[in-house]
Amino acid sequence: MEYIAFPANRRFDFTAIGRLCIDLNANEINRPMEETVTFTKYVGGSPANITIGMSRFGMKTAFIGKIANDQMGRFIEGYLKKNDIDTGNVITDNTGAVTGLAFTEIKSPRDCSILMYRDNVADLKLNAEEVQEDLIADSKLLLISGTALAKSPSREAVFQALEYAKKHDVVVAFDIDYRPYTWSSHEETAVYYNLAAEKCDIIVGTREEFDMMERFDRNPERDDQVTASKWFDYKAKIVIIKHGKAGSIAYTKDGASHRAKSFPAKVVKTFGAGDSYAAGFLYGVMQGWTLEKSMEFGSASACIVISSHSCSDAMPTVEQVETYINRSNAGEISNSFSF
Ligand SMILES: Nc1ncnc2c1ncn2[C@@H]1O[C@H](COP(=O)(O)OP(=O)(O)O)[C@@H](O)[C@H]1O
Ligand SMILES: O=C(O)C[C@@H](O)[C@H](O)C(=O)COP(=O)(O)O
Repeated sequence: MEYIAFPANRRFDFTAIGRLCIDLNANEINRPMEETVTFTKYVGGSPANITIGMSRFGMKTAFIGKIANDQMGRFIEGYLKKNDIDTGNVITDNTGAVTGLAFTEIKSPRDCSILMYRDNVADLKLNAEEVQEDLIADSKLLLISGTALAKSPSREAVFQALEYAKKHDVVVAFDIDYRPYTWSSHEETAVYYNLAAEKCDIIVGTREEFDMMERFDRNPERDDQVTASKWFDYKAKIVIIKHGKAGSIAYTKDGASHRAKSFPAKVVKTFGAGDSYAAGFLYGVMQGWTLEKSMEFGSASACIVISSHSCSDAMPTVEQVETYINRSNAGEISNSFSF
């Protein structure tokens, strides 16, 4: 059964709006950040990672965002171009804003955290007038990412993009991508997340992220079905709730639920799982695959990234994901770490 009908004859399969940042991933892993001496620099930012993933899968992709007018900004733009991502709507800031940095701490495969430097970041300076309607009108799928809602003018830019998507029948996916340190208060966070989610066809988040959105609602049991049902009264057709290593569940408007188990993985670090899962899942849905097959593809894609040092650079190709699934089904991959 096809849950989502994508518009035909568009130049871009996938366009994302949101942050373009830098990940600085610890080279000396399995120790606290205080003892880390060197880091490797990668392009980062959840929507950037997902777009890179979609591009590696052969999708025609574009990005809407703002970068700092410095070496870091130029590095990001160059990397997007190298990965065949259209940068026509990547604007260079002229106010002296900086690039957001995410330092990753890998204390153990089970204990990872991110230290973000996000004061005066360029990504949150994107304004509504800078969002190109023509680009959205020429896209099949628009991805929005929750962190871009944290501050004005980026918040308004996302709502403007949602308006254009509605006007031009573009399917909208929402990765909740909740990063608490970017927000001022829980109340503000929940309000804007809910306002955006009402306008989206596909909503993807972890159980904890949906908990944050439900702070005004009544779901004391933290029941996934209750969480998902709310959104079917709005625009949603698919709601995915992720449970880390325990897998994920997709709920659909017809009342059905579809479960995906996770694959075994030799885990280096846990971050990047959600971004590669999202890319794999959305790719599958765009191919017209069943939700189970799309989720399986996303889960295997996540395993490849969490078994690697980076998030963006490690995004796999279709062939790599298929090989991973086949090897796993043949019992050739074991779980190095049990979470
Ligand atoms: N330790 C793990 N081993 C295998 N797969 C995992 C592991 N952690 C996450 N995944 C896969 O990645 C998906 C997304 O991970 P999750 O941790 O829920 O999201 P996020 O990274 O956004 O917090 C899961 O549904 C699962 O398929
Ligand atoms: O999103 C960021 O700004 C940081 C990412 O690039 C980072 O590597 C990461 O945290 C990925 O997170 P996840 O996929 O949500 O686990």
